[in-house]
Amino acid sequence: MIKIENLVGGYKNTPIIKGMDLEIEQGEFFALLGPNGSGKTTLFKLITGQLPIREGKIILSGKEISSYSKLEKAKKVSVLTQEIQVSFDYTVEEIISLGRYPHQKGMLKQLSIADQKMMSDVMEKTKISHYRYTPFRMISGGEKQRVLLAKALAQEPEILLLDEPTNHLDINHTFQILDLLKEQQQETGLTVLAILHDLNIASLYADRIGLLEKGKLLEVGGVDVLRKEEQLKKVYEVEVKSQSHPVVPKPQILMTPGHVITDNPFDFNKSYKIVKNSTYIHVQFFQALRTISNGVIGEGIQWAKHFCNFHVDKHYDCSNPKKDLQEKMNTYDIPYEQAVGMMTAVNLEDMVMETKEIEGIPMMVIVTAGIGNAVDITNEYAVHPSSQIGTINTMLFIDAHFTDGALVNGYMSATEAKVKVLQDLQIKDPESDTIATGTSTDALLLGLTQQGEVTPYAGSGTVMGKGIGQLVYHATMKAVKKYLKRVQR
Ligand SMILES: Nc1ncnc2c1ncn2[C@@H]1O[C@H](COP(=O)(O)OP(=O)(O)OP(=O)(O)O)[C@@H](O)[C@H]1O
Repeated sequence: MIKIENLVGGYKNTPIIKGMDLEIEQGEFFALLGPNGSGKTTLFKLITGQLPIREGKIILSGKEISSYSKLEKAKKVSVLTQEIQVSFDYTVEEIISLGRYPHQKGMLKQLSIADQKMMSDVMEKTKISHYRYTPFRMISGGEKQRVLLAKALAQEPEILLLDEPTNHLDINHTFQILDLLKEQQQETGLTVLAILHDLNIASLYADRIGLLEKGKLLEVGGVDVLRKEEQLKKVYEVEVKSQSHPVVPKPQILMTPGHVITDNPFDFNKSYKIVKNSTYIHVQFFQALRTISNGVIGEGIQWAKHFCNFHVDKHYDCSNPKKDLQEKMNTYDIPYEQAVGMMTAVNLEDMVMETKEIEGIPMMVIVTAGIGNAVDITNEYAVHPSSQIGTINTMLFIDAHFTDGALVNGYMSATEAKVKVLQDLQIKDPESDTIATGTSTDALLLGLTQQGEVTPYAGSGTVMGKGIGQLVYHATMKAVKKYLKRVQR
């Protein structure tokens, strides 16, 4: 649909675009990314003919762009730029009617019924119908943007060139407009070439992206190109992390501001306080910890300051544990949005807390254990709903800086240590009469201060992994023994 061959062009004596080749297919959503001044707008101006092509070619639907008449081009391409050229006191509807101009026939160029229907449709789609008789100058920046997009769509183009189409729009309208463009692209085969500054929006909506740097395309490809952190850091000169969106398989970019990169060390042993009673255990850190957990609240990899283990009745109806736990935290003024929360029917008096230092790195673990619902995960017996006091809840805090990989490693190390306790104590799954590997509802949390050197591994082949194993093993052994003693009474 759009073919750019060895394109050179720009302003008077300076070529800004310095030899570009690019092909965009019909029906594609292509996002043009790049830092300020990299040449994005210049490329648009070369495509629209506002700037002369010095060398090379731009071909639209097999024909060189220079061979199109103005009217032919207006039927093919419509443009939404940042420069609002509407200075007259037109109403919204009058502005949109300008978009129909290339399609009007005859000398008088009057709006037909079909033109009017098309205008109503685009106003409806862009949610601006209620401004139709309002003067353009009297609407907000975001509303103006939607009106100009409606005008561009009213033109029924095959190609839509958009320069920052979501500038001025709030998140609701940003997503509405982009969803609308996606819909047009998928339903009518509209080709979209959009300049975007928001890399995350580009990742969510574009089929392919082009990364422009100093007038040259550094990279063209699928949105996974945005996972190349080093390249983004170099081009934008910002500390970035590329993560995966939790719902769609697309990268999302997170920026780290300069002021947090400086070290501000704190003493681990003085960085928390613990409240423990028969209702809950609450460990509060004064700094947020990087966490990995399967807690009812705060699951996955997060940052949290509050770590809780709430006591519930052994016949607790667990139909909405998240809500119940939030309510419990509210009762005790614990902010659940900064918390990892677990539940247990184990008597909290039997909590075991242990500390250890591994090569100068302090660790602290808190375990509550019951094994009434012990399960051997490898047997084929059905899992019965838990009816006994039987959960091993582990909270492990380490004064170290783990990568996400090390967090997973550490999680494995702590789990292996728990399994070994059950093995050594010959705790059995009552269904299969085989050695249990855990209970049916175990919870585990690792919290890291992220101080000091980055630790990439924390598995059983590392000193850190062994330290986790030994500490968790020791504390879990003690906690299970306390439980056994209590039930034997
Ligand atoms: N009218 C002009 N005359 C001469 N040079 C210009 C003109 N407009 C822009 N330039 C130069 O061309 C280069 C590319 O500008 P362009 O507007 O294409 O960048 P951009 O990638 O769109 O940037 P931004 O993200 O800031 O909009 C810049 O170095 C700029 O100074």
